[in-house]
Amino acid sequence: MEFATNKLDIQKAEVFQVNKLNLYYGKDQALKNIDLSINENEITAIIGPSGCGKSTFIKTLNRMVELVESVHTEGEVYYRGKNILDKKYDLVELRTDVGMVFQKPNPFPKSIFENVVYGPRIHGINDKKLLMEVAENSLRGAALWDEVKDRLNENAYGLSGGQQQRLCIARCLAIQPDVILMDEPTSALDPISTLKIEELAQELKEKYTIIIVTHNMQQAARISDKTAFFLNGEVIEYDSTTTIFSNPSDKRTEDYISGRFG
Ligand SMILES: Nc1ncnc2c1ncn2[C@@H]1O[C@H](COP(=O)(O)OP(=O)(O)OP(=O)(O)O)[C@@H](O)[C@H]1O
Repeated sequence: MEFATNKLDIQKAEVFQVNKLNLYYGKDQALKNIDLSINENEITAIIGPSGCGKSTFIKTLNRMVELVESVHTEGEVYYRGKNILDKKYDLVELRTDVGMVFQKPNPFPKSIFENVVYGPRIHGINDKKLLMEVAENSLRGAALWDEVKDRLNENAYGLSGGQQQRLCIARCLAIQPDVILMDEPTSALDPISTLKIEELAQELKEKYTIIIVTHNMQQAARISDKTAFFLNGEVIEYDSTTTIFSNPSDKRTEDYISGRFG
């Protein structure tokens, strides 16, 4: 019995396991032989120069990458033990479990409240009291509640860029994800809003698993537990963030983090 519990704990710790992943846009290979595992309740940063495959990689983790018709993949991506690249995998379920926040805040042209409850409404929840509860919890989770609680019916476009990004995080939390993918979530934000999102990410990792693409080295160093350095579609080095930034084993990682290229 003890053994079974331990085994469960070990399995629980690994959210994604990527095996020999190759991805092509038509004939062009964008990801090459990626092997990577991502742990629960950690922030994993994906860094690397422009065009090295960072966005492509994280969009593979909820199969959003397949919105591009020419894409085809080889290999396996196990999410909690099941291969999500299996054509029979339920994509609605996957995208509920693995939410995403984009580079540019993209609220809908609706009220703050309707933005947050959009997902639950699509899932058939219409009870006003329940939706209000979801909205409050999600906005609190995204550290936005105090700023918007008196203007929930106002249009989301009236919020600042940083608030809009936290609203998008609240919208993502409202569907109760397990993993949150963040694709350069602060690159369009000012330093103070950036700091708020970074603090928020650190709070959120207590409950969720976060994978963040960033061009900002300090950001990766400040907030992530693990860092993967991508170059030309390959993972050059993947280790604890402390090791990557203080004692990388590959010269190319060192050159990149010290600003010698990229
Ligand atoms: N829709 C697409 N169709 C064809 N090729 C694409 C498409 N999207 C990306 N690519 C190619 O795949 C490679 C990886 O692109 P990707 O956007 O994943 O890189 P990235 O590291 O996220 O770049 P950036 O830091 O500039 O956002 C690039 O060579 C890019 O040109």
